[in-house]
Amino acid sequence: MKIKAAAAALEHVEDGMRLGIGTGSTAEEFVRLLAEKVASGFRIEGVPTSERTARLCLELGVQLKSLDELPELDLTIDGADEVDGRLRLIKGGGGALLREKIVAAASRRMIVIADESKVVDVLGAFKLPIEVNPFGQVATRIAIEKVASRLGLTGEISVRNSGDGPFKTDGGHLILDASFGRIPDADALAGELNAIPGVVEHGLFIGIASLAIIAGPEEARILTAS
Ligand SMILES: O=C[C@H](O)[C@H](O)[C@H](O)COP(=O)(O)O
Repeated sequence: MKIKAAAAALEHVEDGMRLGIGTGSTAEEFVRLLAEKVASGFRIEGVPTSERTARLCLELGVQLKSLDELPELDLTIDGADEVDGRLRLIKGGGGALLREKIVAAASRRMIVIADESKVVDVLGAFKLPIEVNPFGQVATRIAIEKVASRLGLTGEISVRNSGDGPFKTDGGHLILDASFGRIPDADALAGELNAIPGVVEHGLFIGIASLAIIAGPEEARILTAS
């Protein structure tokens, strides 16, 4: 299903485009298909959303530029952990949310690629990743808990671990995973999280995606914001 969504997204990529390239297992299927096309003469200028994606692109011969070299992009293709009917997303399961959001925001369009399991009525079953500065992380977590409680959200907020210690993002930050279960007012939560000083970024992508390609066992369908 991931390959199917990736293949459908590739049809939106035109020769010569400046392309943001997402992170995660679905985005990696896209990179593989893109690399085959590039090998046969298709030209794109790619900006990766993580070191992990950059490594795969370089391994497969997809040439990259930095976002500073190409600060305005035509299109970003990326996966998601959850997608709702208004094309609001939870992202950051792989810890790449900060660069993903910066790259998507610098793009004229963002296309999400995902399988049916990612589509939800209400965001929040997937733990919301919140990227925080290591400095004062306990104070930041307490501030997040207060915001959550004001919005009627409960559930554990824990530091993500990578096996041999806290997980570090490409930017050297920590991830707090918030198990809210349901986030009835994702817009309000996003606004409140943005206002907490130690929060670097959060995994709620609101008003960023233009289209989602959702692959099921039979075919891929298109989701637009409703
Ligand atoms: O940080 C990671 C990204 O936001 C991914 O795009 C997201 O976690 C989806 O990944 P996957 O396609 O592996 O489910």
